[in-house]
Formats: sequence, structure tokens, C-alpha cells
Amino acid sequence: ERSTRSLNFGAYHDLDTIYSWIDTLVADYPNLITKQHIGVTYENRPMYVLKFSTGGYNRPAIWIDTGIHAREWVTQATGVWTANKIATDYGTDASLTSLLNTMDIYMLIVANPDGYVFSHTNDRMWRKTRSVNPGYACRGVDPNRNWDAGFGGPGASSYPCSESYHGPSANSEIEVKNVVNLIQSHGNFKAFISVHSYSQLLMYPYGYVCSSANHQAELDSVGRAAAQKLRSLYGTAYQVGSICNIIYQASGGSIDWSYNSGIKYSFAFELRDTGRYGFILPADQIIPTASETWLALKHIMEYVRDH
Ligand SMILES: O=C(CO)C[C@@H](Cc1ccccc1)C(=O)O
Ligand SMILES: [Zn+2]
Repeated sequence: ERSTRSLNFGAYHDLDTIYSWIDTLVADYPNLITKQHIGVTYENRPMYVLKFSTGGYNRPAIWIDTGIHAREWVTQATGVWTANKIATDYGTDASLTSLLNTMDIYMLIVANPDGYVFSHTNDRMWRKTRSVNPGYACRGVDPNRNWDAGFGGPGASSYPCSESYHGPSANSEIEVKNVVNLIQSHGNFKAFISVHSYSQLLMYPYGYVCSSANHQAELDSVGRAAAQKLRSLYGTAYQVGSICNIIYQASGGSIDWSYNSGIKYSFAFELRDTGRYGFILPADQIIPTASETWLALKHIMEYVRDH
């Protein structure tokens, strides 16, 4: 289905629709949003980042990605809703306006385009990238095990057919490498937020070890306050903690890499629900999920702005 200017935010959309909607959003807000082509995927699809900026040069920036795992459809839908929210609230929401007058926001709404298409056309439960594993029939690497942070350690699989296969080497997946290149060449990111579903968790590093990060106390405090803001809307309860302690040990994760790269405010969200629908969250929960998540994202961004 081709997108129109007035996208239905309460429905799931395919890649072409999201990409054409992104073009209408950029066209509608030429003084705020630019679309950056950050590279291509394994199957040669473009990867686009939305940059929200009101000027300056290389301002301190906040990174938000959704859809790194293809089947977590409520996250790409939340990314679309959030991009629209930032665009429409700039200039009226004082706090967001002050934030964008001093910082930039970068959003990667579809972080795993090949996987997302495959989850529409072939396998709704697809998680990984779609790269070929030489010598194996099964395809794909877990893009959230492929980052250069504890790479290949406990909490990832060396078996290519595993859902948590870490790949032949760190950054082997072009979808990961494209993001690493952007973050490293920019060099002034202050926050890195990666959005997954499901389980209703707000997590911070580390995943590759269960020992505390240096800024554990601060990250925990920010996380708890953000979860409280989220809960204030509809009562949705989130747990807060480090990845390893709250969900499981996981090596090669994106926010462990961003944290070790010096981006202190590194967080991972696990959106709704807690298992009743899981990855197949009904579309009527998209807007409520995105709306409550926005309160947490806004809290984190305001904290980063002020510290
Ligand atoms: O996608 C997940 C299931 O939706 C859970 C995430 C948990 C996680 C999130 C961030 C970093 C490392 C692990 C994963 O296993 O990669
Ligand atoms: Zn995930």
C-alpha cells in the first residue's frame, strides 16, 4: 500500500509505505528534518536516517533506532509515530523546542530493512538480517549480537542457524557497520537508544557481563524516572535494570558498544506487551504504546539536555 501524507499511525505498514511517508514528512518540515542515506543493506536496500536539527554544526546529538529486530513491528510503528510527534510538537512543546534549539535528534526507523521486508513477505517471526551464511541453508545474523562489545562472548551463538548468531566477526553485517560509521564520524552523540519489543523493560548496559557499568547508579535513576513517566499515562508497568540482570546475558549488543564508545546515556527499551500477544501486538495498541513511550523518551532526552 502506498503511503499518503496522512498515514494511519494506528496500523502496521510495509517498508515501501514507511519510506514514502518519510519523504512526505521531510517535504512537510524542510527547516527541521533531513533524510540521510547512511548506506545500503545486504540485499541492497537503502537505509535512511532522519536528522532533526534547527541549525548549528555537529551539535550534541541523540540517537534512536527502532526495528533492529524485524519481527518487533510495534517498534518501527512507534518510530514512525515518534518522528511525526517530534515534527508536530517542535515550536509548541517548550521543552522539546528548547531541546532542539541546542541538540540534534537522529532516528533510524527501520534499522533492519531486509528483515522487515522478509517478515512481511515470508516469515512474520523473522528476527535477523538476511545475509547468507556460507555452507549453511539458514540465513541471517542477529544484528543485536554483531556489535564490537564483548563480541562472540557468552550470550550469543556461533551457530549460523541460531536466532542469536553473532556472525563471523563484529560489524560483519552492513546494517550494523552503516550505523557504526555514522556514530564514529559524527563523534558528538550523547545518548543512544535502541527500541525492541516485547517485555516492558527499560535497560542500560551491560549485557555482555553482569557487572555494573561505571555510571550504573545514574543510569538506573534516569531509567526509573523515565519508566514512571511512561507508567503515568496508562499504568503500563516497566522493569528497570541492566540488560544482563533484568533479561539475560547478551554479548555484542548495540547499547553496550555505544556505552563503551563513550555515549553515557545508552538505553534499550522493550515495549509492550508482557507475552499475551508478544511480537504480534494488535495494531490498536500501536498509538497507546507510542504515546506512553514518548513520555519516557522525552524524559531521557530532557535529562541529557540538562546534564
Ligand atoms: O530482542 C529481544 C527480544 O525482543 C531482546 C533483546 C534483549 C537485548 C536488548 C539490548 C541489548 C542486548 C539484548 C535481544 O535479545 O537482543
Ligand atoms: Zn529485539
